[in-house]
Amino acid sequence: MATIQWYPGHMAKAKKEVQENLKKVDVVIELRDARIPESSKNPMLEKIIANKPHIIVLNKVDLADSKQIHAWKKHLTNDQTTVMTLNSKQPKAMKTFKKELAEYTAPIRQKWLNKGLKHKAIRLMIIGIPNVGKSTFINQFTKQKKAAVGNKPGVTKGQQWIRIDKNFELLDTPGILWPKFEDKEVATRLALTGAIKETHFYKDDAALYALDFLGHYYPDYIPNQYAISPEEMNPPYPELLMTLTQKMGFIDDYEKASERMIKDLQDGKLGPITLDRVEDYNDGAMMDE
Ligand SMILES: Nc1nc2c(ncn2[C@@H]2O[C@H](COP(=O)(O)OP(=O)(O)OP(=O)(O)O)[C@@H](O)[C@H]2O)c(=O)[nH]1
Repeated sequence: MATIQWYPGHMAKAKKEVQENLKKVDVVIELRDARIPESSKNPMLEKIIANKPHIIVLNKVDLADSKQIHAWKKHLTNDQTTVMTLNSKQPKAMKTFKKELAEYTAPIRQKWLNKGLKHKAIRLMIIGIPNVGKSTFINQFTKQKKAAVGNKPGVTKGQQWIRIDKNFELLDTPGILWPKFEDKEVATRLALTGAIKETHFYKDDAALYALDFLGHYYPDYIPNQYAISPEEMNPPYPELLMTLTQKMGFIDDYEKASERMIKDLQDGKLGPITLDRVEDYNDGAMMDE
């Protein structure tokens, strides 16, 4: 669980570090949580990336709703941005990702060759909000390729380029940026996916939000997991939370029940979930299949 506290000074420093590193890379790989493709973005990253080739990786795809993932992929793709999906924990998925990356970067390499430049590795960096899976990604991506290229001039002290193969080098330190947590709904979705620590306030608030959300989009998840009848999966949700609290054996400790439910949701035990609904960001229409 991420414990980063974002203060204005800290945010300015993080932004500056990312901007410095961006100057040294050819392609930016931004990790987002596939369950919250909008809420897990940094509000100003697109601006600071400027015209760099940008790959959005919807990570933790194993925990998200596949129909929504498909639609989000289309929604986020544009001339400068390509979208890929990944389960960073799965070696096979990483292999496929590497193939897609090689295809995506082939035109960049070709452009260099056409200009008469000699072959060099494409430099990559990972960026993302806390807990989105940056370390897991880097570990899996660089598996058995731990040989660092060594400190090179211009790289922040302590950072190294890791040579993946003759075509790619990756900055070993990811860029960490903040999400748009001042928006209450975004903050709740971040808490429900484990991107920010749920405070005391968030626990029951987030649990009630989750019940309302699940009742609307995935009405069988709660009845299946906690053995209540489908008819009980209805508002008022504070009452439902009390029923669940008793079912879980917590008597009247609804905070404990909230915590359990949030953990089960975060771990994917309830089923695959997408909290950011593409139709809400897309003039109300679900995109074509
Ligand atoms: N199910 C699933 N879990 C993942 C995936 N990628 C990462 N995780 C889990 O997500 C949690 C956070 O992963 P990290 O790699 O530590 O995330 P990070 O972005 O480096 O986190 P910070 O250091 O807080 O910035 C861990 O429990 C990982 O096991 C994925 O694709 N699927």
